[in-house]
Amino acid sequence: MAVVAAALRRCDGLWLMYKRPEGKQHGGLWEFPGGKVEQHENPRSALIREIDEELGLVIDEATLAPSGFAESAVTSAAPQIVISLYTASRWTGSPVCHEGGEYGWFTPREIEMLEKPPLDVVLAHQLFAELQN
Ligand SMILES: Nc1nc2c([nH]c(=O)n2[C@H]2C[C@H](O)[C@@H](COP(=O)(O)OP(=O)(O)OP(=O)(O)O)O2)c(=O)[nH]1
Repeated sequence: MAVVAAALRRCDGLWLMYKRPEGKQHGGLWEFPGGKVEQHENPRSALIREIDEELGLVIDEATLAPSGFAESAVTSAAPQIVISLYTASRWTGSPVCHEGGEYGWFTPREIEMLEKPPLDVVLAHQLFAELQN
C-alpha cells in the first residue's frame, strides 16, 4: 500500500508533527501527517488532499520536495506499507485538526524523542540526518 507524508517546516525551523487520534491504528503516536494514496491519485495529489482534509492547509504541488522513504517488512499477515516523505516550507492557512488528534511544532531533537509509529522513526532519522550534512 502506498502512503505519503509531509514534513512541514515553518520559517522558524520548527517542524509539524501530528498526533493520531486514540482508537485508530497507532493512536496517540506522533507521525508526519499524510495518508493513503487512492487508486486514481498520484502521490503528490494524494498528499495535498490528505493535508487539506487533516489539517486544513493548502499546499502547492510544485513546492513539495521528495525527502525520504520507508517500507514495512514483507509478510503474509498484512499488505506491505511503502511511505514516501515530502518536505514543504510553504502553504496557505493555519493548522486545524479536522479529523481529531492534535498537532505541534517541534525541533528535530524533540521529534527524535516523540513516540512514533515505526516507519516515522525511520523517516525522521533520514530527514534530520540529511539536513545535518
Ligand atoms: N505513518 C505511518 N503509517 C503507517 C505505519 N505503519 C502502518 O501500517 N501505517 C499505515 C496506517 C494506515 O493504514 C496508513 C496511513 O494512512 P492513514 O493515515 O490515511 O490511515 P488512517 O487509519 O487514518 O486511514 P483510514 O483507514 O481511516 O482511511 O499507513 C507507520 O509506521 N507510519
